[in-house]
Amino acid sequence: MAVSLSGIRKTFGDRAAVDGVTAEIADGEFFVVLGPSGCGKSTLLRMIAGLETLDAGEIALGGRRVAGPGLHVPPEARNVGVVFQSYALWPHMDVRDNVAFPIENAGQSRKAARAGAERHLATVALQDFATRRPAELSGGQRQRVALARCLAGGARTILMDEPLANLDPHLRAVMEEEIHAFHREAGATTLYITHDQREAMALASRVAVMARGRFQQVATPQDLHDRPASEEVARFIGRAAVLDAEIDGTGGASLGGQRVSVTAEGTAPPGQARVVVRPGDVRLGAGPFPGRLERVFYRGGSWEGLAAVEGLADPLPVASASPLRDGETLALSVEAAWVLPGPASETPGHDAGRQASAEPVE
Ligand SMILES: Nc1ncnc2c1ncn2[C@@H]1O[C@H](COP(=O)(O)OP(=O)(O)OP(=O)(O)O)[C@@H](O)[C@H]1O
Repeated sequence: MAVSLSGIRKTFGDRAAVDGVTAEIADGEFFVVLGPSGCGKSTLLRMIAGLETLDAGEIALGGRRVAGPGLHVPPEARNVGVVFQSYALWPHMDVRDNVAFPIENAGQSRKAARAGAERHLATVALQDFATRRPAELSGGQRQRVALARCLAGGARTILMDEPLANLDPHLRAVMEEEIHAFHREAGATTLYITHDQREAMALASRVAVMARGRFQQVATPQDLHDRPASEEVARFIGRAAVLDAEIDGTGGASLGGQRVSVTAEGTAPPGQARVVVRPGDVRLGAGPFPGRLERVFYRGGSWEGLAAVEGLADPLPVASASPLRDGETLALSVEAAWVLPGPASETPGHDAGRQASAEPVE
């Protein structure tokens, strides 16, 4: 395992910022920690980097214990590269020397270091910018220099703390592609922290949804969306209605008096449950539910909205390739739903889920 986290905890005053996180991150994975502001993401990353001590638990990197009871390997001896929001490049050095620095520092000749730097600059497609100063680069280019410097430092594990947070939306999208390509090329295990769900879904091989210092679910982007483990995760990832239903034990459920086919982890036992309905589960134009559209907006190529249905506690999320209009009433049917694990009474209330759902995306 590239990164092993075992029950790690960090408390500031009487508040646990990280409250018992356990995870195994495989070699070469792109692992994203996604969560709202203040949930403990940066503290977690700082502990892995060695910039923060642990109150409990253990961390191993590449099979070597680096933090635990009585043990704290300093950051420079952990073989991890860290990319923060700010790029931390040396302003007086040109791009090539910024990247060559860690190689020279590791004992190689200046010539060898410069040759190595050229190679790493090619990985991030900046070979033509080698003699520029950081001040002469765009934000995205500086970010790429920071990535190249991480590679030059020989890091097998790269930690990124919201590296795109300071960039405008267009550049963010471009850099997302760059980081994706960089990961494919360099193959370094990457632990990436963000509060942006779209970014997480676009980049991750697996996502850990973090809230209140804990991992709530760790899964592929598709499983997080299609098979959320809790109401909180269902509302945090994508758009969803979370509704009461009566499971019939034969692959179906009664939802608002209508039969809907459902999927579940294993077989859902008959009885009351909470089910998740996504836009892809709702058919427009025919069906037993009259839905009054509200909050309709155009999202490049398709329309999205919410449809309030009498008798259903949550409006149904809808999407359509043809125009939708605020206030119109459409006939709807719910074609499928996902059954949340656990008895209905153990799932958090609507409000808990809504608070976490700061920026829903599809
Ligand atoms: N050095 C510190 N001293 C006291 N409290 C701290 C310290 N560092 C972090 N905290 C607290 O720990 C909690 C988690 O902070 P952390 O920075 O890890 O969150 P985050 O998820 O990275 O947030 P953001 O996305 O806003 O950066 C917060 O309540 C924060 O105020």
